[in-house]
Amino acid sequence: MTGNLLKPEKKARPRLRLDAASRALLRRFVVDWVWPRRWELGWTLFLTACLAAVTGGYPAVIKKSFDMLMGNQQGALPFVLTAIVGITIARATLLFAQAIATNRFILRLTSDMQKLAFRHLISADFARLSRETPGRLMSRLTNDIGFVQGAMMAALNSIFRDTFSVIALVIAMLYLDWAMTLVVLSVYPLAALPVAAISQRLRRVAKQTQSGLGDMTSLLAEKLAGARLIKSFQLENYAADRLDNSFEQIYGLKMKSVRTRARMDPILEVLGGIAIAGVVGFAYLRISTGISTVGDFMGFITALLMAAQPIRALGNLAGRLQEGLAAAESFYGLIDEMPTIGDKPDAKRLSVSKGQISFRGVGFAYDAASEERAVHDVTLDVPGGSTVALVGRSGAGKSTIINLVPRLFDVTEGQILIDGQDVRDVTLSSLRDQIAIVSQDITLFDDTIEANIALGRLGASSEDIIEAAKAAAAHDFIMGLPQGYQTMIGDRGSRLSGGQRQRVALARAILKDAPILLLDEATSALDNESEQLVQEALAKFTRTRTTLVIAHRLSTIQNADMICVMDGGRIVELGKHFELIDRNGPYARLNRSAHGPQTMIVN
Ligand SMILES: Nc1ncnc2c1ncn2[C@@H]1O[C@H](COP(=O)(O)OP(=O)(O)OP(=O)(O)O)[C@@H](O)[C@H]1O
Repeated sequence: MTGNLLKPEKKARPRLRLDAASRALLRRFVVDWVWPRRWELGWTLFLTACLAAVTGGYPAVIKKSFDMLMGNQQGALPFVLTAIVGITIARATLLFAQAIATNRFILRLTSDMQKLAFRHLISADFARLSRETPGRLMSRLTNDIGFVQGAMMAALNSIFRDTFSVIALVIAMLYLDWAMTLVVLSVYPLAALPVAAISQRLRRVAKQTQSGLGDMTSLLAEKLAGARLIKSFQLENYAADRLDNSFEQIYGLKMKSVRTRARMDPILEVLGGIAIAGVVGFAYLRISTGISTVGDFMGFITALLMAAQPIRALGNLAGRLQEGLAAAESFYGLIDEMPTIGDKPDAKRLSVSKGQISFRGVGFAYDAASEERAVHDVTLDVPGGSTVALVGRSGAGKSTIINLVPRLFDVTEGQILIDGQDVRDVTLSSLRDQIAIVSQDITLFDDTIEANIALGRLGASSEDIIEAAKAAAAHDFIMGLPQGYQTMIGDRGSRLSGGQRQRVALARAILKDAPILLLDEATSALDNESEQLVQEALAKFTRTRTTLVIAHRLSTIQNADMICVMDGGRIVELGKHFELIDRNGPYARLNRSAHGPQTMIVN
């Protein structure tokens, strides 16, 4: 898609008509989003038409007023004043109602787009979500949809309000003086070509700006989230410089768009001036020869001046539309991406009896196109109810193995079976229902401790939450906090210590009460005393569950029913602690390199 986006548009003669792809995009947008809200749109258009009709009546009232006043008609003044005030009040009321109706229509529509885009995005593959930074994705849901909003606002105001107003005013002008109207109408079509050229350029700038805004949001989110690093390494200037560059780039792009768009106004202004000069000269001739009255002329000029603003807005519309189309393209790019990890048409629910996990010749590459495998030919049976510890140096492939079980990624080769069922043949929801995972990077939300634990099983009772916290040796520290379970823990749990965060995450996994438990260094941040408490609690909990645990503490590893030693993505040794020590192989070497009595450093 980007290839197409970036391809310089060929230097064809600028046309006001949209190209085929843009027309298809526009049609799709109308069918998906505008058509379902057609009644709201109808109401908005009705108000718009009323507004245009009243606007068109304005010059007629002015003409009538002047004619009556110039003709010294009896009682003219009260009529004139009442008519002017009346039409002004009607216009003001309609302006208000039309603005509310238009905005409600557009804001509802775009917030529905945001809801759909977010639902789609959050259901996308983990690999897809990790491919783009959260900031960039945020930008697509906020900035890009903001452009669609702007374009729709311009389109509704211009296509309908301004077009209706212009039509009504032209009718009024034709009624007042058709010959003079033809003089005016002959001037404006001259604007078509420059307006088309400018709007095409704006589409290109809009794409660059939207991409630049994504980069900027991404950088901003990353740098603000990295506040701890930035403070401790004194990287304030580095971060500010990176953002300065990005702000400058956005400034440059926005100015480019402003400059391009600003070219439209002088063109339309000059044409307006020519039209008015033509009208004044023409009117002089007609009034002096008695064909027209001063009233006709004043009414005509009022209509012309009133038409200037909507005509200008129509001129600018092409550019706004192009910006909106660029954003709509990005929106559809997002929601058209289909997840590759999903349910097969005949997928059944996973039925867990013993909870045995079997890896059969499993290979996995993060980059499907590359030969490089993070995991090679892994064959391993984790009997139901047992605990298997994965150990090995950093980068050995342990986390990858764990992530393959709940299908965060799909295996590239081989298969993973749970009680004999290939994880790819069962429904994703039933698979993930049966698995509780505590990963290396603990995710906590800025909410209460209770709410964070409850994410394990939405709707769990307070008693169950407390039970789970006790099982994760978290209850005591939680009760020591000022508001206990109701304590707000800050962004990503920033008000808790590393060990406390791990225990909250463990409590969440325990609350899920799933038959399969995957622990990726779940207790690495605990002090020895807490670790022992957690181990005791976990020992009870894991007795009836199949547990795959990545650990680097000797105590955790020793408790496992089996130890699986990995190196370079392969299993290099398998056995119990003392067997492996006796074998004097890779495990024994890892163990010898351990520092201190408690910790076996394998990372
Ligand atoms: N998202 C990713 N994209 C590309 N390569 C990755 C990704 N995650 C991990 N890898 C690579 O896969 C290999 C195995 O990584 P993995 O995280 O499974 O190792 P690990 O044994 O869990 O290491 P650690 O103990 O340090 O967490 C490494 O070479 C790593 O660089």
